[in-house]
Amino acid sequence: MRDRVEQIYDDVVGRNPAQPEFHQAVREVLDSLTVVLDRHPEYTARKTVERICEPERQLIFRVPWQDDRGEVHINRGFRVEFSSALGPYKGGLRFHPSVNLGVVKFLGFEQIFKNALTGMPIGGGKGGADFDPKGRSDAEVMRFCQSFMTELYRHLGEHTDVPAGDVGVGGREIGFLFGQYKRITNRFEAGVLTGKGLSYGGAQVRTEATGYGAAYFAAEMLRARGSSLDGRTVSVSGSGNVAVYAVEKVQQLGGRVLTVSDSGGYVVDERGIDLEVLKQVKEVERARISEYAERVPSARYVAGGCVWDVPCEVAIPSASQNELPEEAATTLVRNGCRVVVEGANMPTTPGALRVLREAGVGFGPGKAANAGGVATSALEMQQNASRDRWTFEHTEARVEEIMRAIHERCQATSEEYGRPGDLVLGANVAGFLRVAEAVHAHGLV
Ligand SMILES: NC(=O)C1=CN([C@@H]2O[C@H](COP(=O)(O)OP(=O)(O)OC[C@H]3O[C@@H](n4cnc5c(N)ncnc54)[C@H](O)[C@@H]3O)[C@@H](O)[C@H]2O)C=CC1
Ligand SMILES: O=C(O)CCC(=O)C(=O)O
Repeated sequence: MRDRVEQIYDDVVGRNPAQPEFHQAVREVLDSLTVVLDRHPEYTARKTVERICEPERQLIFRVPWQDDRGEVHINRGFRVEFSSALGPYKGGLRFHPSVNLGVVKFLGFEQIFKNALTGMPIGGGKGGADFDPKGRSDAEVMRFCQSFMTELYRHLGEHTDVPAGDVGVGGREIGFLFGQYKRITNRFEAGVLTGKGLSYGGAQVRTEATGYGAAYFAAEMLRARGSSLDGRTVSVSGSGNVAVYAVEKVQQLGGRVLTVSDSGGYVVDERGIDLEVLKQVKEVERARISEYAERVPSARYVAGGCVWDVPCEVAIPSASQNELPEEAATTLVRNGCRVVVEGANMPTTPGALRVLREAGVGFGPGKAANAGGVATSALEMQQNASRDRWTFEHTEARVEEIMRAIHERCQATSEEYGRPGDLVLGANVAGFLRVAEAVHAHGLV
């Protein structure tokens, strides 16, 4: 089946030129699927893999808006509705200047399998815009969100497509997007977006869920190795939504988090990151991470440095794709890192993954390890549908249980397919099998 897989990959590259991130995401999944196609010839006959690699719908649209000085800007918006095999398209929106169709497709493709792993009834999609919210006023961000939604709303619906946040899209942006959707449609359709504020249909723990989930996943991986987070040194990259709450939960579980970062550099604090200062700097003031080091005497800021140079036992990359390259993996291994857990989507390059595998470092792929966010979004949809509200404690217990189940499913699948402990294979195969079954059930659509 290797030849068949190579042929599918070549076709994907040929049909989607100049989309390197999408190719990378597809390559990783296809590499895991050879063993599945060997066992299930029907997937080859029915072109199941080829169908899953082709998005159901790809939307690109103009987003015009005016800044505070009256200057007109034109951005480009995207929504890739990748797969509705398991439920409405579900996945976040990213506002960042690097966003293009290939980036959105890589994220949407990953989302299909991630969402399948949660066991919840959600399909896969992703969207965003090449808009840079950095340095923009609240009023500018609001005008941008309103213009973005003025086009996107016609494609959304609680049973159709349900976006949420991602890089550059948090509670503030979701509020503006929801307000505009409500205004245009004249419907209070709470389930059309997740990550909403608690006052208008948001779920407890959604803000914390991705980071908490990654920490729970790390704890499960360590438990499978007869260890725990208690007393472990941990490096986290990024300082956004995922990073902040990964730090919080790791600390609650007894780990000492040494680092956080942003695109300008990293902070190392051997006494353990001060969460209160971190939240003040990043969530309240939206300032650079260098500010943290200005305020905490035990911290040092390294401008332009690589966060993975800091020795740690557990690494949780939580910033962006391909932020952990091969050289960084080599450094982590040399410094005794035992487990890498992806809080971000595809932060580890293929070369880095090879180095970690060869060194026997435990590796938790993003589509499993960061699924806590989207799983909680599904819990938000569930509460919206039944007009219910759950407590923080109840919701958090559900998230922990879901993360344990995902780890267990990935582990069991890796064993069933002859590569025990290979959670990349386990996640890809378990996610694929669930989607493939539904794809068949629906006939040729
Ligand atoms: N927010 C969510 O619920 C989920 C997010 N993710 C993924 O987690 C990652 C982070 O997302 P969020 O925390 O939501 O975004 P965010 O916008 O809250 O934060 C992103 C952070 O990464 C930093 N960053 C960006 N590029 C960097 C670089 N090259 N080096 C170091 N830091 C850099 C930014 O300064 C910022 O602090 C992304 O890969 C995203 O797709 C995955 C699952 C769910
Ligand atoms: O909560 C969601 O719907 C999406 C989260 C997301 O974008 C992701 O898992 O990468």
